[in-house]
Amino acid sequence: MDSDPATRSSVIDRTRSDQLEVLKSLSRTASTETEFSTELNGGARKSKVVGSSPAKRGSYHIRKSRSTQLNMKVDLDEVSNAALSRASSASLGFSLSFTGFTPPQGVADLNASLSDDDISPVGDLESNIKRKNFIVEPTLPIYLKFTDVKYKVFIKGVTTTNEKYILHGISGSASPGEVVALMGPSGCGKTSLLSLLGGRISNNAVEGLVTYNDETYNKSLKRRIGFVTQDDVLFAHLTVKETLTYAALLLLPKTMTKQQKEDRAMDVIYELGLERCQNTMIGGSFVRGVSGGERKRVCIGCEIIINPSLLFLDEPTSGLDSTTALRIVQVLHNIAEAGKTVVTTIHQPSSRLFHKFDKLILLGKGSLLYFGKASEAMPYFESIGCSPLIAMNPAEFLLDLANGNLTDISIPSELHDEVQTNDMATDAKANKPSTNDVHEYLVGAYENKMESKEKKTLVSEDFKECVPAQHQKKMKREWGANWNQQYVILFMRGIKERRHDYLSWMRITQVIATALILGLLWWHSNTATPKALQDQAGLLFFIAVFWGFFPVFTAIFTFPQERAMLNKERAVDMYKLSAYFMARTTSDMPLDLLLPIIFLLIVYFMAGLRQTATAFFLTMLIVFLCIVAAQGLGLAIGATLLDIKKATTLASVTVMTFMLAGGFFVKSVPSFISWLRYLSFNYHTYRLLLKVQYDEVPPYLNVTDMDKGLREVVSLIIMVFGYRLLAYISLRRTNLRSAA
Ligand SMILES: Nc1ncnc2c1ncn2[C@@H]1O[C@H](COP(=O)(O)OP(=O)(O)OP(=O)(O)O)[C@@H](O)[C@H]1O
Repeated sequence: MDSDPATRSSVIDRTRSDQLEVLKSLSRTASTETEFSTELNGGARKSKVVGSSPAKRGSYHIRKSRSTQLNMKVDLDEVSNAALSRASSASLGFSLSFTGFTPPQGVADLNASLSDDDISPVGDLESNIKRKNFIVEPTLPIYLKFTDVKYKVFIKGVTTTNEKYILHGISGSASPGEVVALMGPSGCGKTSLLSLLGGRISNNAVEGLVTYNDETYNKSLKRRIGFVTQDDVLFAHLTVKETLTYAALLLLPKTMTKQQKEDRAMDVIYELGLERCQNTMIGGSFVRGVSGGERKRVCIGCEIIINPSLLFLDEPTSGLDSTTALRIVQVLHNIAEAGKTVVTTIHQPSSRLFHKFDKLILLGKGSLLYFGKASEAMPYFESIGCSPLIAMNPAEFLLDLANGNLTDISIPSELHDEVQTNDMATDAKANKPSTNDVHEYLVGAYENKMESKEKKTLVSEDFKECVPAQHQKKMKREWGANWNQQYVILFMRGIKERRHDYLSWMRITQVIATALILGLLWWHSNTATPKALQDQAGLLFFIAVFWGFFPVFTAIFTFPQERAMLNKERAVDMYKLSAYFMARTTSDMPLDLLLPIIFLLIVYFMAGLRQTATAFFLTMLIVFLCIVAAQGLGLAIGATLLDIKKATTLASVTVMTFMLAGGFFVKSVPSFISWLRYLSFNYHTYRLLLKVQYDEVPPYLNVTDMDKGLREVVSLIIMVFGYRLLAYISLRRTNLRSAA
């Protein structure tokens, strides 16, 4: 295939145009640097065309990676700093103008800033540091091979469960240096196949073999595989820079210093052209943030920050304009050129985009319609009698075919004959094959013409040979930071992400308004008469209910809302679940404890509660304890159900039960249900608040067995830890289930 002159000339044409782009981007730099860079790119590209056998292809990629690394070393040793920033980055195809990530005006500005005449030594030094090509750092080259992959889902009915195959025996491969596009109509199984290849689905519903350098998926690969999901999973309130810095701090190896990790985050920002929005919030449904294209680039940045050997992307260009899409694909191209393997699903690429892909997997209804070089797809379909009758974007043509739509496409003679036979039999006049006929014809044609050949090639390819010896031993699973560091990083991230929620004027106003209303209603209450004291006890009960109710309904959202993020980050072993859990539960505390202070400062003095410092601070401590216990319950409900609707329903029933069992509304509770009050944090808090206000709680308040309050304190402390333990166990169970 590789020796085909047409292909060779098309690739060489592409090589030339790429060289031209490099030349353009280097137009302002010294001519010696231009020669150096063009030779590098051109040399590499030409050898790519010549390599024909898989082994040769493999050794080419290694050679290419090695030569890249070697050249980097030579650069470092021999080239001056100023030249390095331009020559090495541009020669390896990573200059911003090459990746095309800055708008035309920006490119011009950037090039101008890089011109020898204009740049100051400081600026040059800065750009030299920030624009380091971390992607060319050596990584394990990964050869991905998949043979006869099938995937079925179980569709549950009321009484029965049916199996449905989503993928019907897909075979193919992807090598380092290649960008493989996965195309097909919506619902044809692209995401399923990508998830399966990325090790995200591994259960008994999967059949066939997926290997990485001839070995099946193992946990050591987690850190070598980047997976950009279709939905952008990011924290809305973090800025671009914060998002990438936290990812770098958690993911990069312990051998790197904090400064080096932060520098890497900046390298990614510059690599993806995000410098202009680095301090902008990501944003989400309720907060305006970066644009869709920028958000997608941040997602890609979070994955490439670890310099993965194998990168999967699910529709990285969906919803973007063609120029932004082209920029993203150009980055993927650059990543592949550094010796990585890139597999991406793509919906409807423009023809410019289509020509950027090395290989193409075309799916239709879960079956393989084509696997091979993207440049050979059109000749292949022509050879089976399907070609466009008008000038058409190849991607559009292929998607029409995969959809079974033959408008403006020539009908192959076999299908034509079949239609006529059917028409005669049924006396119909449709004169057009049905989508099913087209699908079956294409699947059959691929099986007859290509599949056996491709399968033979896959079997004969021995990728191990092509992997450098030092990479062949299995990598140990390793964490980027130790437990304490993970805890501190996640704690800080939690505070940053939620500072807006907690310090939002809505919440503060809500608490202040409630406190003022309570203060006015109980204005200078006293304990002179039993009736007045009962009134005041009512306020204490309300405080116990309010600060039990409020935290539960804040905490139940914690884990359901972060579920997608947790799954994504745990899939790459970003941190230990225990570190996340501890950080997540404690990072809420400082902010959660600020509001009750404001509340009590208002209510306590307006209502004229016991005017001693001890009583005030003890009241505050009791409210804190109640809040932390109530949060635990919210976390446990959220972590167990992981569904906001279900969690809210269960929480409202539970909180209402606890409130009723709190001892204020019902005085004589039947004995068979009276145990319920011991589970209620409202009950314990109310009793403690009474104890603080009135050393001897009067009998008409119906509070019996009240000693020094130790029992209530111990009960609340048990709840603080018990509910959290329950939440952790639930989360671990769910996490293990989703990892299985
Ligand atoms: N767990 C599941 N249960 C039932 N059906 C499923 C399940 N997962 C996937 N499917 C079905 O399998 C088919 C393929 O889904 P998949 O998400 O892989 O398609 P896709 O090609 O990525 O689609 P799109 O381009 O629209 O994202 C769809 O019809 C989908 O409804």
